[in-house]
Amino acid sequence: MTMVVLLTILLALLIPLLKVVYQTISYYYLTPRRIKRIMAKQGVYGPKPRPLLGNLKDIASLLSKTASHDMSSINHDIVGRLMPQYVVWSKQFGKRFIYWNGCEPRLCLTEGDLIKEFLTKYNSVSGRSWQQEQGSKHFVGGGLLMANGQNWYHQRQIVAKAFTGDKLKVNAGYVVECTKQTIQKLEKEIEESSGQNEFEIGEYLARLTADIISRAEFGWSHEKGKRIFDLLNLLQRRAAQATRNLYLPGSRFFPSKYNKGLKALKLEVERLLVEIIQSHKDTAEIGRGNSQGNDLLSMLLNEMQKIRDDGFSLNLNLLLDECKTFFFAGHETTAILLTWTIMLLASNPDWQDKVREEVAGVCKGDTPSIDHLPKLTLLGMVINESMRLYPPALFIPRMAFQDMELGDLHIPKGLSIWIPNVAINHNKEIWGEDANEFNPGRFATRPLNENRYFAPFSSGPRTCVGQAFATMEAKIILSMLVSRFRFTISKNYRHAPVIVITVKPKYGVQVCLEPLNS
Ligand code: HEM
Repeated sequence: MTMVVLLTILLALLIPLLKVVYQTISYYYLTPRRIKRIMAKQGVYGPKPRPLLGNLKDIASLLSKTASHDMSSINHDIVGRLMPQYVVWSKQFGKRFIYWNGCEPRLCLTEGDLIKEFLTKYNSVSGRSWQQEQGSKHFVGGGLLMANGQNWYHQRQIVAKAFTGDKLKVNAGYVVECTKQTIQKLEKEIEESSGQNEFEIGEYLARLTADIISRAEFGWSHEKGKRIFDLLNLLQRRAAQATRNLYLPGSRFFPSKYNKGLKALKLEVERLLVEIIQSHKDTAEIGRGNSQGNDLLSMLLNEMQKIRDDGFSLNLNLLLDECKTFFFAGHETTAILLTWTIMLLASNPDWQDKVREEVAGVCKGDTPSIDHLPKLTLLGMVINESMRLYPPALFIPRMAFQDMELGDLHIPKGLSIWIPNVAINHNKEIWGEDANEFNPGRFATRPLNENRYFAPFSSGPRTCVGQAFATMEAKIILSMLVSRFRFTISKNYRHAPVIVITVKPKYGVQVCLEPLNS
């Protein structure tokens, strides 16, 4: 009898253990081998992966050669610098190739028709991979950016309400207000520094977009959210570094100093967020909030109280993840877009003048409003050209959760599809011989040629939820800035784009500002 009990206990312990062992072997060995075989049968090959590391070392070694020095001039031919592996492998294996991020196989896909089909038709059966989820677990957790399946569907429905047309109108007011403050700050600094008019403009734009998202979506003043903003930036960098170790089985469980530090930082951010959320609730209760329950945070708080019959519930952890997600996604990308656009306008004075003239003609000296924006077509073209040359989202990554047919390709479950925006946007076959030059005029003709895939905000149901917000914000900020200052690129500017999640100027963008008479 005792023997039977002992055996039962042993089995009960052994079965979950065996399951974990099988899953680990399957993840690190069996699935990659199966996918490699299936893709090879279809003529899709790639560089030879090393055990566990895949091609990570090859990528690091190529990057260390191309991205460690400055570019000799302001030259937009950046694909070889930022994605040397793409240049080497696409030459060697053709436009479709497969490479290995640790044990995760990734198919590099650049064909516009297949990308559109994949993002539209297969949205519900693709999503974030395990590696991506683990990499951002401590950063944005299960927020919308990283959610999958039914959770993604529910979360998207909830937050989409914060980005409708009427909300955009209210938010445009915050954008104008915050931009005025930044302009005043810049003017004051020029005045007080007796002629010193050089600024690293990226820093000001990052503060500005953080201020806007804080006020518009969370009802905080930037000062209140400033500590969170700084901690989140640090958390983002640490989480990106931690992702590099994920190829080691179980590395995320090691009680290393590094992992402990990451968790402590996450807890600190969340403690501050809880404080701010509580004060938002208190203000709402006594009816003193200026958002009047219309911002994203109010919507999320309302949702938490609802009992839903579809089984989905928004708990405090998810609320915190959603706050981190929107704080990050809602300012970083826009700040980067604005920074590169100012660099491009400062080094192309003819386009800067054209945009300034257009803004003067459309706004007639008034601050820009939402009704002016569709008329700012040249500015729209400049913004598109900036996102083409320096796409804030470098890649669109998605994993196939089931087998699927994509054009002539059979995509097996477990294969990640990587859409390299930056390589597509600089491809001469698509954009012509001047693909690496700044020429906003190329966006004047509509519709874009059929095979030109250009989707800086992605496409399909999982397209950027903040696209209209970001476009409105960028147009207002740029039109206000060009109306108040003339920009020239400083001799101290060093052109050195690097990848730190997005494409960033390594040393910032130094420009000289000449105030214009209003
Ligand atoms: C120039 C500015 C922006 C660019 C270029 C941009 C680009 C993108 C892209 C390409 C995606 C899809 C990512 C993927 O599928 O892997 C995305 C998703 C997302 N973006 Fe943006 N974005 C910008 C601004 C914003 C703003 C201002 C917000 C919020 C206020 C925002 C919130 C989000 C969120 C939450 C997602 C995830 C959507 C989902 O998975 O359903 N983004 N963005």
